[in-house]
Order: sequence, then structure tokens, then C-alpha cells
Amino acid sequence: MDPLLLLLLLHGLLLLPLAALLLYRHSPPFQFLCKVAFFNCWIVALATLLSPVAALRGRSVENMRLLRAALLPLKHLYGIRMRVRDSELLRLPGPFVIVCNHQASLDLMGMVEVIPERCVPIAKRELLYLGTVGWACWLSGIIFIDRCRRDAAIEVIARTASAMRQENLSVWVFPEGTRNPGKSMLPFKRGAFHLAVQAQVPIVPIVISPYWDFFSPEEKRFTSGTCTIRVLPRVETLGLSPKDVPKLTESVRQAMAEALAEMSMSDHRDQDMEQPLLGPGEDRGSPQGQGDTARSRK
Ligand SMILES: CCCCCCCCCCCCCCCCC(=O)SCCNC(=O)CCNC(=O)[C@H](O)C(C)(C)COP(=O)(O)OP(=O)(O)OC[C@H]1O[C@@H](n2cnc3c(N)ncnc32)[C@H](O)[C@@H]1OP(=O)(O)O
Ligand SMILES: CCCCCCCC/C=C\CCCCCCCC(=O)OC[C@@H](O)COP(=O)(O)O
Repeated sequence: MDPLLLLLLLHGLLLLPLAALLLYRHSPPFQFLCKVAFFNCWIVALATLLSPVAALRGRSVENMRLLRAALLPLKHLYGIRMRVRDSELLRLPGPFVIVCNHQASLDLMGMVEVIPERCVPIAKRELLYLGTVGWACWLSGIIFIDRCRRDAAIEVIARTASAMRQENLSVWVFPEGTRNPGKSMLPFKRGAFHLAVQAQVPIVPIVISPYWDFFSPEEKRFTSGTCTIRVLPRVETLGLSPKDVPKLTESVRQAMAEALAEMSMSDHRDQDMEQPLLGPGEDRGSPQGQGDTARSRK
């Protein structure tokens, strides 16, 4: 090969990472793309690394600890400060159903921040087909439902209700049933509420504050920021029957919508953030008071 051509090629190869770095620092959409890609790659990589370890135990909710440990570092990499309010409301003697709003895949970061021991999420069946990610989810005892086949989903929920009592298992459900980047919550699906009524266990609502200050897929913006997770008082279902489910669903949704509206306002007033390890974050002023409610899970 012509030595001059080789030299030019080498220079090009050296300049490429530099150009990418400059683009990353100065182009928010490029930074957004890189951060989203890194998020997915992290999950695939950790699932690939940890699935064999999880497989030694077989399918078990105990593997949720591994899943949690795999996802907990993400908040530091992204400079997202997690504040958990009223986490003591999750300390209940028996199993329960957690219902939480669902904005984006980023919710996984909030979920692992507060998810109690022996608690598994309900997920769409499609996740099962994501290679090692599906395998890791299955090994962690995640419950899969086919959203297109209501009867089959209802059957899975009925089986889950008996498992909850027999195995002291709590369940995490995103009752909106799909990701919702909008500012208010979607109408709730009723599966989580039927599940709680069938198992006769309490419902614990959890609200994750809106991400719009630091994450917006529409605007291709992903900076550092603060996320507040609020646990609401449990709602008992003892003595309730299926006919009570519509009312129960609406009252829980109402309580969560009120909390979300309140958190949207206070989050705008109280900004503070962690320095991201993945390069530049937001330069919206200096961190303010971190709030006396700031608390992280042990
Ligand atoms: C090991 C290391 C690993 C490291 C790697 C890490 C990997 C990380 C990956 C982590 C993955 C985390 C997973 C998170 C995934 C999040 C999701 O996937 S969210 C999407 C899935 N969730 C849901 O869909 C929510 C649950 N869905 C429902 O509750 C639905 O109700 C439904 C059961 C699917 C039915 O849906 P639909 O028919 O559209 O809706 P409804 O309006 O609710 O119901 C209609 C009708 O049916 C009645 N009904 C509903 N459920 C029941 C029931 N269980 N029993 C009886 N009847 C039921 C309901 O009452 C309505 O009838 P009505 O007469 O109008 O009342
Ligand atoms: C052999 C196949 C190889 C496949 C390689 C797969 C690459 C996968 C890349 C990344 C995996 C990341 C998985 C993150 C899981 C996020 C959970 C989540 O948020 O699910 C969305 C679901 O709640 C609602 O879905 P919809 O909004 O209805 O949609």
C-alpha cells in the first residue's frame, strides 16, 4: 500500500474518536443517541455476564438481587440523582402489589432504587425474545404477559395471585401497560388491581417524577438531573371482590395523578444533580439544597 495513503488512513483513524468526542460534547442529539445506546448496551452486557451466574441458582426471585446490582450503577454513570421519599411505606410484613407510572425504559433505574426483596415485575412477553436480556429476565423470575391475549394474561395473573401468598412474593406492575412520555398518566389497565384483590394483599402506589428536565426523546435531550421517587400510603384490598376493581383502580390512579402533579411542580423549583461519569451534563446553575427528604436505599 502507498505509504502516504497509509499515513492518511492512520490520521483518519486517530481523528475519528476525537471528532466523536467533540460531537458528543457539543451536540445534544448525538449525546442523546450515545447515552441511549450505552443504556441498552449496558443492559445487554450485564445480562450476558450475569445470566450464567444467575443460571447456577435456576429461575428464582433471588436473582432479582443480581438484576438490581446490575442496574444500580447506571444513575452514577448518567449523573442522575435519585431521591426517595417515604420509602418506609414499603416495609410491610406480607406481600403486596406495587403500581408505578411508566415513562420510559429509564424507569428501570428508579425501580431498582426502591424495589423490595422478593418482588418481581410483570413485563411484556416481547422482552423474553431479547436474547440474553430475555434469559436474565426469565432467570430473575420476571412474570411475562402477552398483552394481545387478554385471556392468557388473566390466567397468568390468577396464577401469580396464588404464588404471591404461597411464596411471599410481591409484584411490581406498570398499570399504564406501556411507556408514556406524556405529562399525565394513561388510563390504568386493571390487571394489577385484580391481582391484588385475588391475592387479598395491599397495593402500594409509587410515583416517579417526570424526566422532562433531563430526558426528552422528542427533543433528543439527555443531561444529568434529579429524579424523585415517592411511595404513597398502601391501599388495603382485604374483603374487596372483583366488582370493586373499577373503583379501586380509579381511586389509586387519582392518588398517583395528584402526587405526580405535585411532584412536577416541586421538581421545577428544586433542582440538584450529580456529576455524570459519562461526560458533560446540564449546566443549569449550581446544585441547590439537597432537600431533607433525600434518602437512598441501603
Ligand atoms: C440477572 C442479571 C440481569 C441484568 C440485566 C437486566 C435486565 C433488565 C430488564 C428489566 C426488565 C424490567 C421489566 C419492566 C417491563 C415493563 C413492561 O413490560 S410494562 C408492559 C406490561 N405490563 C402491563 O401490561 C400491565 C399489566 N396489564 C394489565 O393489567 C392488563 O389489564 C391485561 C391483563 C394485559 C389486559 O389488558 P386489556 O384487555 O387491554 O385491559 P383492561 O382494560 O385492564 O381489561 C379489560 C377487561 O378485562 C378485565 N380484567 C383485566 N385483568 C383481569 C384479571 N386479572 N382478572 C379478571 N379480569 C381482568 C378488566 O376488569 C376489564 O373488564 P371490565 O369488565 O371492563 O372491568
Ligand atoms: C437474539 C436476539 C438479540 C437481541 C438483542 C437485543 C438488544 C436489546 C437492547 C436492549 C435491551 C434493553 C431492554 C430494556 C427493557 C426495558 C423495559 C421497558 O421499559 O419495556 C417497555 C415496556 O414496558 C413497554 O413497552 P412499550 O412501550 O409498549 O413498547
